[in-house]
Amino acid sequence: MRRAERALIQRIQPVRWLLAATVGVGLAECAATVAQAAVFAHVVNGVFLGGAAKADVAPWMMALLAILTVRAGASAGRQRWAGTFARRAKVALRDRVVRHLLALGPAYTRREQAGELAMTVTTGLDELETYLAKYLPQAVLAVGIPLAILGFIAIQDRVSALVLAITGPLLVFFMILIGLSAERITRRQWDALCRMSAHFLDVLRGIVTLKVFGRSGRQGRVIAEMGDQHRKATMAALRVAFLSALVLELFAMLSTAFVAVDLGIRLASGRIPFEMAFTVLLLTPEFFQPIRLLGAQYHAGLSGLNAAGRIFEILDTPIPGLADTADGASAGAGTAPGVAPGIQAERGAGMGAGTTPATATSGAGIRLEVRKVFFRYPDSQKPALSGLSLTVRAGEIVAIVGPSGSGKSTLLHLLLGFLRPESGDILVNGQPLSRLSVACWRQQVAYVPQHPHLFPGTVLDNLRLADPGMDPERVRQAVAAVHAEAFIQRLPDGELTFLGEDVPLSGGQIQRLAVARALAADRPLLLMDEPTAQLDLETEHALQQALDALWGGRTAIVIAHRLSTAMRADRILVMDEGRVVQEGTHDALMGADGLYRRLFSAYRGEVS
Ligand SMILES: Nc1ncnc2c1ncn2[C@@H]1O[C@H](COP(=O)(O)OP(=O)(O)OP(=O)(O)O)[C@@H](O)[C@H]1O
Repeated sequence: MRRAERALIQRIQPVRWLLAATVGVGLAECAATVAQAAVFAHVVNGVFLGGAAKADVAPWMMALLAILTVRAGASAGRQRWAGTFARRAKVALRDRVVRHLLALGPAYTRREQAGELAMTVTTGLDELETYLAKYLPQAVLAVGIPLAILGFIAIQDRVSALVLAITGPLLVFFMILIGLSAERITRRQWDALCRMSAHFLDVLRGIVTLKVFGRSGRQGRVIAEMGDQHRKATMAALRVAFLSALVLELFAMLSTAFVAVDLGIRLASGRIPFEMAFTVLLLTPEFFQPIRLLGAQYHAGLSGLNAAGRIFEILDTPIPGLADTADGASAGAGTAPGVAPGIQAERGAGMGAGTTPATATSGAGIRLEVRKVFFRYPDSQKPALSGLSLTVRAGEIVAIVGPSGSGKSTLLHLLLGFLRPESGDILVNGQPLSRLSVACWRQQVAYVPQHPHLFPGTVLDNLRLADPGMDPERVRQAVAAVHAEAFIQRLPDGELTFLGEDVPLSGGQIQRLAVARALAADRPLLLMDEPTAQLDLETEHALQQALDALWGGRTAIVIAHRLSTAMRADRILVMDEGRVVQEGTHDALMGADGLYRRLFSAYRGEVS
């Protein structure tokens, strides 16, 4: 059994009973097959050789009818159970892998190719369903049924049993030989498909850049080449599938013929009774049938098994941030609008060992303390944060400035729980962040990323993302604060306009909606990665005023690429090389000869 297969069986533990039931029904079907052969041979023997009367064979015919009914019922039941088993296992695995991907968060998904992940979770799992429904139960039955039939034949006729005991394993040996090369080829086929999907998605995302630089034609050719590689791999897989079917059929046929000839010779010389010979002859094809079927299903399920390998790779990836199992389940639900929250760390809601229930905040707001935090990205030599320490008081608006790569976004990702410090502590109102339920913690935070994302849904759905039942007045205030009413009204259906793949909004309008969404969420901590980067000066000014008015008493950390944003903060922290190198108000920092003044001078030089 392969590694992916072993892992698969372990991970589908809750639905393993359905697999056992499928196999059980399959074995019952086998018993009916044996009984059918024996009864049929008895009837033929009685009618044609024994001269039995109608009345003598009538009970046997009834028995035969009953056996046929049982066999047909068992066959239908086996397929039904197998389908149910595969569907439930697939749904459970998809649920787990999607949850795990969400828990892995941006630190993982940004590293991987989105197209490949999407392929694995959609097509890959569908292929796995085929493997689970058709191949896996058949793999067990291909051992159980031939052994059971062999045992029965051995009781009847040792010579035929010996022939089957030699040819059966030979058939399996051929199957394994062909299977090994099929596995290699199918893996190549699956990899080619994933590469093509991932590349296609990348090209679609970067279509504007590719067109501007005149490279879209070249990328079209690359996709065509990838398509051709996939076609070649598919043809090779099909060739192996046909070859293996041919070899298995031929070998099973020859073995059956061999048994038949031997039975015929012995029958002619009177060394075996007719009834026994006929029973063995009827059962011989049934002996090979499960192995032949296994060979036929093998190719159908291999792609699914390849996808399973990738799925387990994802499931085995440790979560880089705080453990989170309640992302969708609890986040957003249950936070009553406007209620000043206290963070109740919940046992079992994604908390690590040693977590304790803790009230981390009170209505007084959120105080944050970052103590000597070190963090290094995997595969990176240089730490992104090296001994970062800072404090943000409850209700304070702090701006973080610093050169590109100084660790500002990394800090926000640590505060959001997407990453975990290598060493050092992050305290929320004195409680270590690592000991709080991450789902509860995220209910306290509103976040505006550097490149906000609008989800498929109406404008209103996007504004009420934190709580679909949000008070309409709160949404209206948030929209007014970012001066977004006018452009929303101009949309075809106003706030009910559906935003699909092709969002009919400018970068600045998307940013305004993202800020409004954060304001409407009404959470005690606001994290923003330069919210005004794409706003015109008038809207930026209005937004700053709105923030002052609406955000009174809330804690906010704002990464400021524009120094005009920094100037309005209560305090400015200047980061460089993963730590805070200066802090103070704008005037105090301008008075000192340091990085802030240099950044400010460069900024003034840029804008003048
Ligand atoms: N996913 C990642 N994997 C490896 N290294 C990373 C990753 N993300 C960021 N880094 C590195 O960590 C350091 C800090 O990056 P970070 O994005 O936090 O900087 P920043 O101050 O936000 O930059 P910017 O202002 O350009 O957005 C940089 O050296 C960056 O190259």
